[in-house]
Amino acid sequence: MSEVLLSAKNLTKRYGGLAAVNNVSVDLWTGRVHAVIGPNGAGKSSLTNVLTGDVPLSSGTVTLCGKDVTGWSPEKIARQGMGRSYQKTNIFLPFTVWENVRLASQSRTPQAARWFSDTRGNSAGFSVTTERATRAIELAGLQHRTTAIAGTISHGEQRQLEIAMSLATEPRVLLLDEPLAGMGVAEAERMVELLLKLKKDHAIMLVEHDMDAVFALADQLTVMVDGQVIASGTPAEIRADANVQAAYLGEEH
Ligand SMILES: Nc1ncnc2c1ncn2[C@@H]1O[C@H](COP(=O)(O)OP(=O)(O)OP(=O)(O)O)[C@@H](O)[C@H]1O
Repeated sequence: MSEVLLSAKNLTKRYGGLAAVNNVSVDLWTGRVHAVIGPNGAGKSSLTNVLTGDVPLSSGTVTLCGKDVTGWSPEKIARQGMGRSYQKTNIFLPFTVWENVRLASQSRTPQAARWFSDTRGNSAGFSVTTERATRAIELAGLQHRTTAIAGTISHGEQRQLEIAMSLATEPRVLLLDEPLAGMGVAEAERMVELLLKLKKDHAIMLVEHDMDAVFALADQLTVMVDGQVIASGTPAEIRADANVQAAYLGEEH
């Protein structure tokens, strides 16, 4: 059954006199993709950053999986069920795909379990960590690339790896920042398929410039311009919205 996993109310983020995010509210439901679109500088990354706790809010509240997480650290918010894919910045390029995902999975292992590791890394948490990593790699469709060095795999596979690393922490909410950026047609199609698979068990917020992908994936859209929401609704409602057409989409959708 679909439920609200993240509810953000009246979020504002100010940088000096500029409101990068200006009174924005967003709900994310399990089983749904909520796309956030808007021109460059609209505030999409700032919105993502305040939701993950990477950047402190000026005002507003965020409830995640039933808890008020406003003001929590990014690590605590992650443990409460938040996963985020960065644009490749998290990948250790000299490490294998497996090592990258295993490390991400380990970051979820409580500190106490790490204390009881022996020198080979065996511990109560070891098999759980390994199982989580294995599941994440399979879900992201990278099981045939586990031994490949991350720096040598294709751009599209690196984006899949980012998502696998995020899945290894077993998030319930996924914030995806331009997962299709720089992809060719075939890679983009594979990523859209992957995201459709992931949305069954996750609430997804998708920030993306590729409008074909956005309209293929989104159940709900929020359109931001200059920090503010100018429209929010279903894909059909957004396509028909005159303000959106004028501000962003042009004539093509
Ligand atoms: N750390 C910061 N300090 C000052 N201003 C910032 C900071 N981060 C973002 N901004 C400003 O906030 C506004 C929104 O930026 P943001 O990066 O959130 O937009 P965006 O919609 O993600 O853009 P893009 O699509 O280009 O990534 C911009 O005017 C930007 O210059």
